[in-house]
Amino acid sequence: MVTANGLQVALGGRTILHGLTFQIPAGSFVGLLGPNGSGKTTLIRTISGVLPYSGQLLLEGRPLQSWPRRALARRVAVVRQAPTLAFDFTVEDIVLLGRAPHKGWLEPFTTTDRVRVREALATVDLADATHRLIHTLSGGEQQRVFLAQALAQEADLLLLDEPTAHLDVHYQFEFLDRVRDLVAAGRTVVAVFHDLSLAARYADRLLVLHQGHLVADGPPDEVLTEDLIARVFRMKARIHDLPDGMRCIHYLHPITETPTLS
Ligand SMILES: Nc1ncnc2c1ncn2[C@@H]1O[C@H](COP(=O)(O)OP(=O)(O)OP(=O)(O)O)[C@@H](O)[C@H]1O
Repeated sequence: MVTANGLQVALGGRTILHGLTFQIPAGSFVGLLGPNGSGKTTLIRTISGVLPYSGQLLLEGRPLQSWPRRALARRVAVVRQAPTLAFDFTVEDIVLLGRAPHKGWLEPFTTTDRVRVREALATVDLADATHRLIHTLSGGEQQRVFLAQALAQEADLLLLDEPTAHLDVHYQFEFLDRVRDLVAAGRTVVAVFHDLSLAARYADRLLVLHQGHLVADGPPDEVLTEDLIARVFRMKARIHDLPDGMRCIHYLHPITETPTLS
């Protein structure tokens, strides 16, 4: 679905992403990992089509720059970190915005749009909040409203930037179970994680960025090693394989010396 070949992004005169080469197959759930400032959000924004880049970046085999804006908005939905809102929108208004790429200029929303909105809100367990003002919801509830907006958009590719950042542990798992259901139904998901265990549990593949370079790409069991956690995340950790087949990362302490990356 997405192919990058030597993808390079510069911001403010500085190269942020250095020649990334990877593929995101349709129907996969890819976890994007890396320390603070490693380039995860920049990569999400680049794939969403809002940042200029050099090198090759293809969506469904076609260069991203050649996609018309509206067509791209029907294919790609983004859930950003804690979006800020300037106006008093209701929850329904926010989710309806996800339907905009499917409408013509000034075309009114229809019953079908409102049904999609209701379904999306039910999926994130917020059907009761439909008519509330968005700023009266908690941070975690707002996060779920923005996932509902992406669901209502019915895009094939969902880009989630730290989707579980504001969620309590119950909703982290429930949210990611729902995302996994979407993948099972054929959507493609790229999600930024800071919780390595959650990433390993939910993603089929992990991409790891470090200082704008792609330093690992593969299945969680191969990528998440004690060595990688030490070199990239500067944490001494032990990985335990549990009897039920799950893996548990036990963090011991931060590593203070400068990491050496091969
Ligand atoms: N508009 C910009 N101009 C200049 N530098 C930028 C700009 N946006 C981001 N950067 C820099 O690019 C680097 C990567 O930022 P990015 O937000 O992609 O990292 P991240 O991996 O998502 O970090 P975090 O985990 O902290 O959210 C950082 O050093 C950041 O300061």
